[in-house]
Amino acid sequence: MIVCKFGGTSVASAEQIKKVASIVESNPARKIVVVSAPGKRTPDDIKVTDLLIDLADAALMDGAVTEKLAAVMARYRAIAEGLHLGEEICQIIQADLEERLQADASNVELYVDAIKASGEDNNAKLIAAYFTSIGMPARYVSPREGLIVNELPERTYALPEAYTQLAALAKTDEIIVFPGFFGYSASGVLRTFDRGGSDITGSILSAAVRADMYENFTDVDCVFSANPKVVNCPVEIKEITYREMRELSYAGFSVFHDEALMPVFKVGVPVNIKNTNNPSAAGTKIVSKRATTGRPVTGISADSGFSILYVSKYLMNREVGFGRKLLQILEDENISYEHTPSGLDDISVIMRSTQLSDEIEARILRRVKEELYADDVEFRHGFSMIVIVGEGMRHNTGLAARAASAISKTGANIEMINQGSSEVSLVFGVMQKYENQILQALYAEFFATVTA
Ligand SMILES: Nc1ncnc2c1ncn2[C@@H]1O[C@H](COP(=O)(O)OP(=O)(O)O)[C@@H](O)[C@H]1O
Ligand SMILES: N[C@@H](CC(=O)OP(=O)(O)O)C(=O)O
Repeated sequence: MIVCKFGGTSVASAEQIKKVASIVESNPARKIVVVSAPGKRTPDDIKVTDLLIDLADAALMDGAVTEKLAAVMARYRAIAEGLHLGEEICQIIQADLEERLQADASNVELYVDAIKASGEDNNAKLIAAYFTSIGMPARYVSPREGLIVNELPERTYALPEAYTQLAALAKTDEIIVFPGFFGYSASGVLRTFDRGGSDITGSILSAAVRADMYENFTDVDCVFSANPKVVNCPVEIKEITYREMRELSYAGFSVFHDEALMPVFKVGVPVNIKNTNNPSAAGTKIVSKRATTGRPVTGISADSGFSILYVSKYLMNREVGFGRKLLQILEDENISYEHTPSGLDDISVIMRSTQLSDEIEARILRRVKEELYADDVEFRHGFSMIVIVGEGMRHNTGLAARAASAISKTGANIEMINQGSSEVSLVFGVMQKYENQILQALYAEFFATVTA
């Protein structure tokens, strides 16, 4: 059995959904189809998920939702008309949205989640109706039927019992169309995953039914060794390990969500990233072990939006528990961190800037000074992380020096270097404004002179 997930661009219009149907029909093993909400039809289009977030915000602010609701409905109506589905499905979707808008809004996060999730939920109903209408018997299955997630306040993840319950979907004659991006807690509360989280749903289902393959359909032929929007014609990656992909998708390889790797990795289901617009291309396989390519570096990614908390204190290295107390202060603010490079008398904690605000920063700075008696403490903002990844890096000396030299030629200062203990990645912290230049320079250093 194959579980296939179609991303927002693959289900953005009637034309795209027709391609999805012919891909599913062409292989009878494709029995479970996970769908996103309609995404962008052109680069400057707006994803339905973003329209829905706007709609929820309007409902919470002043209740003036008419225009925003019409914008969402226009997207579904255009799709339904293009697929000759008639008015009934539009009425179902409109009624569903109105019901969600009327729901209790005392918990804002859950209220917004329910409206956001309607994007995938209604699209799954529509696509199941379309498949059936063209002679491909299909059934919409709600995440209520087993995708059990944790309760608030932690971020959303699937509970172990979800895998047991969803395993039952393996026995199906019809094609199952399952909405991505959300699940229900044991108490019946709808919760969404992070943005891009339909990849996670596909991975959970693939692991639950022990699929032979998890196919993730998107709008590029494969995963490239660098973001194709920044590097001109980057090398195509034919095979990549779970570990390499995890490191790359953490920082910038937006083609596959980093949280989507663990469920399939645990049970060894291979992933194939493929293109809805060119399904005969082989795509990229994510596997446990891959053949060597003769090249130490598999990919280079970059992501912006990082802040650094810099703390210095003389003799910090002799003070038992300093690191723990510092991280406890961050935990009290519900902040996760990415890296903690340190010296004898100083430590830097690198985190995503979206978790910070002026008040949070002020509280942290005050506590670090008053409770840890730090000599110096400050926040620095506007950093990017550049990540060089490759299973072959372990056996390759001088790689860090080559990377550092390539970066220095751009004029950028390296603010932080971190080599993961697994030695498959090397991370450089740099000022955000140099990000693209550095990515291009590193690509030239490690790929431009070598053929695939
Ligand atoms: N290294 C990379 N290889 C391929 N695509 C990448 C890479 N880095 C970023 N991308 C971007 O990821 C996009 C696909 O991911 P996404 O927008 O989530 O698609 P979908 O709508 O299918 O979920 C591509 O259009 C491409 O611009
Ligand atoms: N629609 C959601 C979930 C998702 O996975 O979408 P996409 O497949 O378009 O990345 C989002 O925009 O975040």
